[in-house]
Amino acid sequence: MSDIIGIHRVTKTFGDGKSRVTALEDVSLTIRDGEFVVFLGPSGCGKSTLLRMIAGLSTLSAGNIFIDGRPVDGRDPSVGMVFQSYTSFPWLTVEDNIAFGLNLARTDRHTCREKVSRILERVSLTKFAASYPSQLSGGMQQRVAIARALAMEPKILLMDEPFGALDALTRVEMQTFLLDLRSQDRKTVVFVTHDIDEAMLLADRIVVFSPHPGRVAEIIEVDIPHPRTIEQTERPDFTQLRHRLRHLLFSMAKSAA
Ligand SMILES: Nc1ncnc2c1ncn2[C@@H]1O[C@H](COP(=O)(O)OP(=O)(O)OP(=O)(O)O)[C@@H](O)[C@H]1O
Repeated sequence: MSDIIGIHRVTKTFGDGKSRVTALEDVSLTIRDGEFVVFLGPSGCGKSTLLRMIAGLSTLSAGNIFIDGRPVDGRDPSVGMVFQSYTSFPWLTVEDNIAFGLNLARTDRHTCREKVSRILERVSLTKFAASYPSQLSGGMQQRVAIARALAMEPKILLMDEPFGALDALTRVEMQTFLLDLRSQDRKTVVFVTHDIDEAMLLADRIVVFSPHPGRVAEIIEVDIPHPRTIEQTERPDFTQLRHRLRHLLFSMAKSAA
């Protein structure tokens, strides 16, 4: 697998003087094409900040980020983003939400309609094409957000705690949905969470961040074969990994206290 995202010695500070916060310090990391990487860590360790910098939504204080060998310089059409909050336009139907970016990119009507109907099928929302987001459950609204991102055919999908606002059952359903979706096309995904089980279920590699300032504490390969299911999380290898990650996060919290 070739490298698709290169993060070299990245530091990010916010504010000046006494209010200066170093969100990330000297972070380096390489993400391979087709890899599913999860950023895991306690609140405030800079996971979202790093994701936003990869997306070109936030500037770097020092260091470089490359996508496909090119330095990130603003929004890149090869990068799609899904956030925790439901980001669909409430005044547009599901299909118009999905078509929104395609229309902005002046995609012709026939291609647009074809793409939207294919994506609606992929996210199992064909029956809800004419519904408005407020008529859908939280999980369905997040599927609309994912569909909107997928419509632009990004090479990289950045997901910032996309299931963080969902109830436990819907969250598991969405994790399974994302695993299925990803088995169809091996897009590069960078996914932020503070949920250990979510990280283990989804990731090829887990990057554990430590806080104040945010640094890479450890990078863990998840060697558990695909297809993964929620039932597998009771397996001994999952249990062992869960213990290791818990220990790592708790020891960081203790030393920060
Ligand atoms: N726009 C901003 N202005 C000032 N400080 C900020 C800004 N954005 C983030 N920070 C600070 O940078 C640090 C890292 O924040 P960030 O949101 O990236 O962490 P996180 O690991 O994603 O946390 P969470 O899981 O709670 O979202 C925090 O101390 C936060 O207060």
